[in-house]
Amino acid sequence: MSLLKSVGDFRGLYGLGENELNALCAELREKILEVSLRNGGHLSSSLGAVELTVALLRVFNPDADKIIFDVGHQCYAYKILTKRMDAFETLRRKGGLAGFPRLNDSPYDFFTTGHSSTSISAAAGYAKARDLKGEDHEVVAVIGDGALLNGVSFEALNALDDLHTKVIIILNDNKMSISPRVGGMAQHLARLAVNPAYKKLKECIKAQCEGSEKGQNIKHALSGIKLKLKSLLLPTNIFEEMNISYWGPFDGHNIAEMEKVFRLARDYDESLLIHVMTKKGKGFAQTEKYPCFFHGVGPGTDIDAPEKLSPAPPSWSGVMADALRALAKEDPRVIVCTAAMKDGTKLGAFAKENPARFFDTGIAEEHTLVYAAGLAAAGLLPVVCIYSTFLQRGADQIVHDICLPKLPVLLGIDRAGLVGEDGETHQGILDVPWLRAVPNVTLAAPRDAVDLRFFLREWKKREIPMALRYPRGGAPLRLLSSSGERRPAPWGKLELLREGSGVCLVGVGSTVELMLESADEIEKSTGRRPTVVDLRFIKPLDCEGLDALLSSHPRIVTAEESALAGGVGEAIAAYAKGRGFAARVFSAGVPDRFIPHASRQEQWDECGLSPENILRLALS
Ligand SMILES: Cc1ncc(C[n+]2csc(CCOP(=O)(O)OP(=O)(O)O)c2C)c(N)n1
Ligand SMILES: CC(=O)[C@@H](O)[C@H](O)COP(=O)(O)O
Ligand SMILES: [Mg+2]
Repeated sequence: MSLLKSVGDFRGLYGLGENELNALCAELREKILEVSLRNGGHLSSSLGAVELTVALLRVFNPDADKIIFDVGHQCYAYKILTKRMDAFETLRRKGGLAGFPRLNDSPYDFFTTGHSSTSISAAAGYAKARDLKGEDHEVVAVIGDGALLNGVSFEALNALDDLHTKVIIILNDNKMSISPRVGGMAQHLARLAVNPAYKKLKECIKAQCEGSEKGQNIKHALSGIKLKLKSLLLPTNIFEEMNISYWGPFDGHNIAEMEKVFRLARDYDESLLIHVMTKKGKGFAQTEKYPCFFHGVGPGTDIDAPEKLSPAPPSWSGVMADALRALAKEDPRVIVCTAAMKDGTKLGAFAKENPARFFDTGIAEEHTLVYAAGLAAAGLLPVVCIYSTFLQRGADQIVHDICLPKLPVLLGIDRAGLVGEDGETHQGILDVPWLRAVPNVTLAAPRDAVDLRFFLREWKKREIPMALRYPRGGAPLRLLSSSGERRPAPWGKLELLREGSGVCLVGVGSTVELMLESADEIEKSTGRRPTVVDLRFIKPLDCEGLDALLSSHPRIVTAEESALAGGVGEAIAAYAKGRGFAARVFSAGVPDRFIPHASRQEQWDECGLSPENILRLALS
């Protein structure tokens, strides 16, 4: 039997010696690698956090203590060791174990995560609740260096002093976000990691660990050490300045060292931050060499074929990135920004070609959008490529800083729609409903690369606030109209793709292809040819075009890769009613619930984005 099997869960860790622990970590890594390559998953971060997780689970007891992982993309060893070893085989599959922590999944998941930088606030909430309820347990936030450098984290750090509670923050520093981390705070962390005075402090804490006995006044001992270290010119430390004790840096792959420090932290009576250094992708040559590629992989990934070695298919992100490269060549005012998603948005080549006109701002969605607004106010033409789900963080900036003053910022809303295995936290299905309510924004969705390029060029000419939404996955290069030609239809207009009668199928963006396919099915089964339309503009709607459709078709069927509530179907139905048309509108799209992890195709089927359902809506 494997050591992992015989250990079972975290309770089995207590009796293990150093060699056994090392062997166990190797087995955990093999399991994480095998399942992540097969099912897809967040590999590099989970590989880097194996020893950290084992040390945490040997010191803290998740039956009482609360451990909160930030983002939650590094928690695979934790899932395995908290009674989910068999379920781990089903990771990210429909009906299987979620990729991120979920409050409803397990009593050992203490927070639902996926978006970054929530762990310190959540831990502060848990800690205050503990104090108010008179309970006695530890609260630990495990946060990466990328996630720490976000404003939400700093709001939480700022609050800790006033809360007079105790949170243990473990900073898991691998010097990486998805791509290399950025910014001045990142430099500060790097300086702390190498500063001799902090090395000295670390040695003192380790010595204290050796001699410490429960009940000893550790705070007093450490303040003595720090006083002595002042003479060594302890550099400014932002955490210490905020009254959060800083301990570190420690080796995040040395279980014995971490255990001692964590035990000392248990006995400490104030909030503190323990800085541990880890290697992203630790354990395998390929994952260590290509930590960005193996950050998150799709199902069936070959470990020997990282991105650099295998040609990527043309994705929507890639098509957008190429179009931006062309646009930037035409006009020096074009600037491109991304909030820590350079790889996902395929902006690497743009960044190389235009280093002075490209900004990776780190996980800082709010800042990025206001920064773009500033660039626009100063006369430039910024494009922000951002995932729909992360755009939610910047709703106010879009309303207040971009749309109210009508600044010419283009939002490239990537992953707009169902995203597959990342599940509920990452679905990009709310941008249409809330953007529809924002005045001054033009919201469009290209069905193919031709329209995407057309929308970009027109935005540059018109200099307006605009959002373009495109989904995860491959982009059709040319999706033809009935004439067989592919010249973009006029700005602001919907496009008639097939002329028919009775039923009009309205698609937008990724659902146009579905509507063309559905039209074939309808024609096959009824002999009647439906009309097919590409809506193109979600806001403002093409009223003239809609009037023509609504007056000539008794039944309209819409399909959108977006929430039905507040979506395109509702907009057309409301428009038809308001204008007194008798046409009835039937809609397919994402129902009013969070859609869990599954393949994107399974999620499309679950939401009725299938020819069978369109046929049903057309004929019912
Ligand atoms: C608000 C938000 N923006 C972006 C992301 C995408 N994202 C997930 S993990 C990650 C990098 C986090 O870096 P770090 O915290 O250092 O963890 P590491 O991946 O290095 O283990 C990013 C940008 C996210 N999950 N949430
Ligand atoms: C954890 C996280 O938020 C990202 O890593 C996300 O999983 C990226 O998804 P894509 O694979 O769509 O880039
Ligand atoms: Mg990191």
